[in-house]
Amino acid sequence: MTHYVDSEVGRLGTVLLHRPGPELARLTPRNNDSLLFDAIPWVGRAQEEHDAFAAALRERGVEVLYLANLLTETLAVADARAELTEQVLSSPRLGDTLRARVADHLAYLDPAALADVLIAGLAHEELRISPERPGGIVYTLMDRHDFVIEPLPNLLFTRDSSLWIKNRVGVTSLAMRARRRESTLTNAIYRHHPRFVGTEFVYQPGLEHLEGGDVLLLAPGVIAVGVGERTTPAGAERLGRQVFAAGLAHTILVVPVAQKRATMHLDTVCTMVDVDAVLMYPNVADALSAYTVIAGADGDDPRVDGPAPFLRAAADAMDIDQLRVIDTGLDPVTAEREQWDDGNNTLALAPRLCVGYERNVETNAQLERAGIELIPIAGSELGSGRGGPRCMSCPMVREPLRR
Ligand SMILES: NC(=[NH2+])NCCC[C@H](N)C(=O)O
Repeated sequence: MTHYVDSEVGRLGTVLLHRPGPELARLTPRNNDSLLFDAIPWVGRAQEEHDAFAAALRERGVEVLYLANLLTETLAVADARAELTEQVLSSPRLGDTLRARVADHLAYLDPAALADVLIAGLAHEELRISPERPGGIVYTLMDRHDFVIEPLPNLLFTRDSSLWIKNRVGVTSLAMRARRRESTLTNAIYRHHPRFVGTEFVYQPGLEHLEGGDVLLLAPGVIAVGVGERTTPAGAERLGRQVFAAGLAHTILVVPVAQKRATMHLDTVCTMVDVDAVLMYPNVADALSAYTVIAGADGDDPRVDGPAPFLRAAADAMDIDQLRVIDTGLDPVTAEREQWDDGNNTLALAPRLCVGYERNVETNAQLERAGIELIPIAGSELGSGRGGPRCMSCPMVREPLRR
């Protein structure tokens, strides 16, 4: 099985999604901010929206893999099960007594049930504590709203916890506490699931912070990396070194993005819709700059040039005259509203064909005027975590772009 991705727009063959489930039902007005959601989603409707998204992809011949299925299959491998169990038990929050109770609880779960717990977490009242097997001081002092194992409601955004560059997978190192454990799951899947045997890695968790939403494969050999709230300059540098060493790219564009919720990742302000066109948030388009990092010869340090305007630096690195820009929305206020609702965050299925949220009416009209076909999907509930079709997908196979 060959997984291969060298662009944002080559015809999509296989994609990793996560159908949201009980982990979304953990969100309450008490914890939604720390769990990185702006509202409390209606779980059933979010699932319907997500199913429609997956159906739209399948209808166009895309193979859809679900993270929970891969995880369940991975947990059938003894080493993977031991490793993932060990990882949740190692949390210093637990202490020895509670750790022993949780270990007992997990030991009896079959792979599917264990996958559920690793994704949806374990609530205080779900752990059966009896007088013979007490939970100790930690369990006693826990608030009944606390989680024994924290849920992962942002797993929905599969873009961020792993990424593919050509034939290598990168398991990322997520910045926010609420998301760190996500990459333990993707790491186990790629290391132990039979489908991925022999796959080489271009990034590993535990390295400098890097999230997939910040990584844009502008063209074969040219990668843009946003640095801001989620990916650090050190993460961008590390990715650069690793892709250069593996011969996966010759140029990295490091693009500073404002450290704000609305622009947490580069893909919240810019996504590609054609081999030479981006959909971009006009309120930042002209201000966005890039540093060009070019691979050194024979292990020399990479060369850093810039800053230069992002669009110029990108076109130069891609060796094209210019990168065409399609604006999000028309006037600044509509643009701001539609950027917030992930109008920028389209997923390309092929050059000039992409999926976007239907609610971003002006942006979608702009795309159509520019000759880009948009497949609209509903996202009233899915969008409450601030992520669109690109965030909710991790492409594993795209047809290579010929240059
Ligand atoms: N690639 C993206 N833009 N992902 C969006 C992730 C949204 C998620 N709630 C977070 O804050 O992390």
